[in-house]
Amino acid sequence: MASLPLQQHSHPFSNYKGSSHGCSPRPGYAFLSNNRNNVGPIRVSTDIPLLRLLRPRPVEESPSELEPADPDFYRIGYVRSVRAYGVEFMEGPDGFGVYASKDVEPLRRARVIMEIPLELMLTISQKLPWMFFPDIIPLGHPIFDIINSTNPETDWDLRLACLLLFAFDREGNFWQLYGDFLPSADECTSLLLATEENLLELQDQDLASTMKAQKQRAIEFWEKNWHSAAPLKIKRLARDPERFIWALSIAQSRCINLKMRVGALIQDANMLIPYADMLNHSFQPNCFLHWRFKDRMLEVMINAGQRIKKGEEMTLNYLKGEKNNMFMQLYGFSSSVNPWDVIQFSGNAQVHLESFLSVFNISGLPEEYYHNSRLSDGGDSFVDGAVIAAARTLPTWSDGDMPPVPSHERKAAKQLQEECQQMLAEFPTNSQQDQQILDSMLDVRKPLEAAIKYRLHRKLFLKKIIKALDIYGTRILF
Ligand SMILES: C[S@@+](CC[C@H](N)C(=O)[O-])C[C@H]1O[C@@H](n2cnc3c(N)ncnc32)[C@H](O)[C@@H]1O
Repeated sequence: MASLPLQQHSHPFSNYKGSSHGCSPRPGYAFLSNNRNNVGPIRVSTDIPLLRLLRPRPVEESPSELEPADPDFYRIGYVRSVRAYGVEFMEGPDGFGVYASKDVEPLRRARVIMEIPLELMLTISQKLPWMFFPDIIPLGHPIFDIINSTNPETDWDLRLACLLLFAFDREGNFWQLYGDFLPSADECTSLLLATEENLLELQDQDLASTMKAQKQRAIEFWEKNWHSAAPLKIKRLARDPERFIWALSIAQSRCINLKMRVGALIQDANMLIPYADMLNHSFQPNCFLHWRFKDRMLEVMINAGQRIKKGEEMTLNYLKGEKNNMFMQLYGFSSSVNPWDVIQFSGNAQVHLESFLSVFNISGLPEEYYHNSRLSDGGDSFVDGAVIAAARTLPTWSDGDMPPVPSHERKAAKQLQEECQQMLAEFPTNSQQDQQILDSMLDVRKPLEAAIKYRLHRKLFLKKIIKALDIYGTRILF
């Protein structure tokens, strides 16, 4: 394992569950063939002859400064392969996704559906000593200088993009082949690939400015390091800024953060993990990730007690507690039922928290609010993530000694509704128009589609709050 004196810090999605578990994987299969332009599931072969780990080139430094290579590491690198059990990789409404190829009965324990060995991942640790896997970069390659010039606190994505581009350039490297499965610049939803006009369609000045600044940062980084005097070894990795921006989009939208134990070290790491990065996001995921320390494998596991029908999608929760604008920044998608979305109210009106929660049968502490469907006779399909978000974002009051007065509550609800209406009126388009635009667009650029969906989701959230306040006003009577 190579290590460099470099620090790094970052944040994106973390699904790490550190608990130990028992699992007995059945003989499975690995897969790889096809590319994303082919229709239907990715076909599966019984082993992966693609992986070839390359040893670092001999370097000039005195041998005492170098860590000896771990021979076992290289050996397992040749023989280990990805395994996937009972899943298919298919094109769906959100690009490629992972789907159950058979019914999954609920079990008391979490169970493994994929195993991915460390040596297939691109990994950068966040702290000293800086580690990366696989150690494909010959020490002394100028890409090291570029990575070393970045800010370890903030530049995890730039560094991972550099590693990715390097891996693509390395003959026989696994990522050269896996690259066929990654979305191309046309297929990628990342707002880094949006034009300035696309960003205006967000109808959110702040997010548009953030993305403009992010794109500028990427261009400046490319210009600084891919200048005319740069060595050919560097130049050929990203001949134009578009190539670098695409690699950055891939790094941002597919990076997984894990706490990884390697030997005695516990490292927070930013990783590109093939196949696991095909799982789409859900706020009610049926899977999670687990790092298996003993043989350095990432496991994708189904939640304990989870029932999944054949053909249903397997999902992860990418980000907990984040608003739609953060999902847009990193992944280029949003949701109208994000339970963590927020509306900034500016008036003085407040509704009674406990009454609001009980009207919608929401239980738990604010961090873990959930709809208690057992309390709703016949189920209440109205309550979704947006109503949970409303419970968090509406201005509320709470006083153990004072019961709510229904007429005051209805008045407050009305004022809050008016504020929502006012916010809706300030948008240049309404939700019906947004929907019509989406319905009429053929072959639209992905970031443009994502931008219009984002503004639509904001409006649908506001409308849901208005509806929830209507219901609150009626039910508070009882
Ligand atoms: C980690 S990748 C997942 C695999 C990806 N769908 C693909 O085609 O390769 C993350 C990307 O998938 C898409 N995605 C994931 N979850 C989504 C969701 N719930 N809604 C819309 N798009 C989603 C977004 O384009 C996002 O940037």
